[in-house]
Amino acid sequence: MDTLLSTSIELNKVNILLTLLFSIGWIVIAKPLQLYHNSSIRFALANLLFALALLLDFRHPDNPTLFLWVIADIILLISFIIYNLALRHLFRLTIDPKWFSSMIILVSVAYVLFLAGWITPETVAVMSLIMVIVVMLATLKMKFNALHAAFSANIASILCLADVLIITMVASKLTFWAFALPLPQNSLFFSPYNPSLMLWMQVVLIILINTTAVGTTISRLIVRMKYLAEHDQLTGLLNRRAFQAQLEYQFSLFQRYQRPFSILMLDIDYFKLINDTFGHSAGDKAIVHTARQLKQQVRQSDLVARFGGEEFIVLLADQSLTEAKLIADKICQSLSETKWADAADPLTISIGCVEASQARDPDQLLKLADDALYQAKANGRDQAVMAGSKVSYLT
Ligand SMILES: Nc1nc2c(ncn2[C@@H]2O[C@H](COP(=O)(O)OP(=O)(O)OP(=O)(O)O)[C@@H](O)[C@H]2O)c(=O)[nH]1
Repeated sequence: MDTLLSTSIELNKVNILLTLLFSIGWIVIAKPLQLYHNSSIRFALANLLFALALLLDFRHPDNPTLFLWVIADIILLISFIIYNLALRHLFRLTIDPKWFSSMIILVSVAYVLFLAGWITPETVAVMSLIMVIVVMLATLKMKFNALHAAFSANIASILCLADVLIITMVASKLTFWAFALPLPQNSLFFSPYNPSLMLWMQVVLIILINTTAVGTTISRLIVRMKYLAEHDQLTGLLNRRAFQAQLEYQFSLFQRYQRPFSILMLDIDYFKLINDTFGHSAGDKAIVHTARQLKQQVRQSDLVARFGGEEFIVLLADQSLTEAKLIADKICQSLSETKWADAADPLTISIGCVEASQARDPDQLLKLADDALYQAKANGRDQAVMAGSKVSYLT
C-alpha cells in the first residue's frame, strides 16, 4: 500500500472518530444538560450519519458493485438535511413541508433508479452532490438570516463560515470529478484514494461546523437568557427592571436634547375581586388581556411594561402630557369595551399620566405618576388623571 493511501486511511479513521465524538458531545448537551434538546439530538444524529457515510465510503475498495459507496453518498445527504432540521429547531423556524418532502422524494427516486439499474452510480453521486449543495445553500441562507436578526453581520458571518466552506468544498469536488477523474478510483466523497489535503480539510470542517453549531446554540441561549431577564413571563412585556433601565436612558436623552416623553402608570381596578371571584388563573388571563390591549393602543416605538402584579407602565415617546392623557382615555375606553372572559364584565383600569418635564429625575417621575394613579383610584377608578391635578383621595 502506498503512503498516500495509508495516510488517507488513517485520516479517514480520524474523521470517523471525530464525528462520533461530536455525536456523543451533542447527546450530552441534549440529555444531561437539557439544552435545546430537539436540535441537539438532531445535531448528534447528523454527526452519527456522517460517521456512517464515512465508514461506508471508507469500505468502498472492497465493494466492486459500488453499492455501499452510493448508500454512503445518500446517507451523507440525509445527514446534511438533518443538520438543516437541527438549525430550524434551534431557531424555531417552521419546516416548509414542500421543501422537505421534495428532498425526500428526490433521494428515494435516485436510490430506486440506481437499484433498478436505470441510472449509473456516477449519476446518483452527482445528484447527491447537487442536492447537498442545494440543502447547504438553503441552510446557509436560513442560518445567516436567523443569526443576523439577533447579532451583527460580522458575528453571523463567522458562525456561517463552516457552511460556506462545505459548499465550496462540495462544489469543487463536483467540478473536479465532473471534469477530470474517472470513477471508481476517485470516489466523489472522501474515499481513501482522495488526496490527504482534502481529508485534512474535512477534519477542519468537521471541527468547524460542530464548534460553530455549539457557538450558535450558546448564542441562542444567551439571547434567550437576556430575553428572560428583561421580560415578564406571563405577558411577554418588559419587566420592571428592564423598563427602569430604559426610563433612565430616555430621561438622559430628554435632559440632553429635550426630547419629550410621557409616562402612564396603570392599575387594573378591583383586581383582588376578580381573583377571589373567578380564581387565580382567570386573574392571570385578565392580566394577559390587559397587556394585549395596552400593546394595541400604543405605537410600536412606545414601551409597555408590567410593573408588578396588576400594575403596568407605558412610556410614550414624543408625547406631551395632554397627548398622553388622550391615549390614556383611549386605553380606558378600549378596555371597558372588550370582554376578557365570557361570564365576566369588562375590566376597568385607572391611569396616572405624567410628562418628563414635570420631574427632576426618573424616580420623581415615577412618584408623580403613582400619585396621579392614586388620585384616579380615589376619584372613582376607570379614568386617567394627569399629574399635578389636585389629589382628593381621602382615607
Ligand atoms: N392572578 C394574579 N393575581 C395577582 C398577580 N399579581 C398580583 N395579584 C393579585 O392582585 C391583587 C391586587 O389587589 P389590590 O392591590 O388590593 O388591588 P385591587 O383589588 O385591584 O384594588 P384597586 O387597585 O384599589 O382597584 C392581589 O390580590 C394580588 O394577589 C398575578 O400575577 N396573577
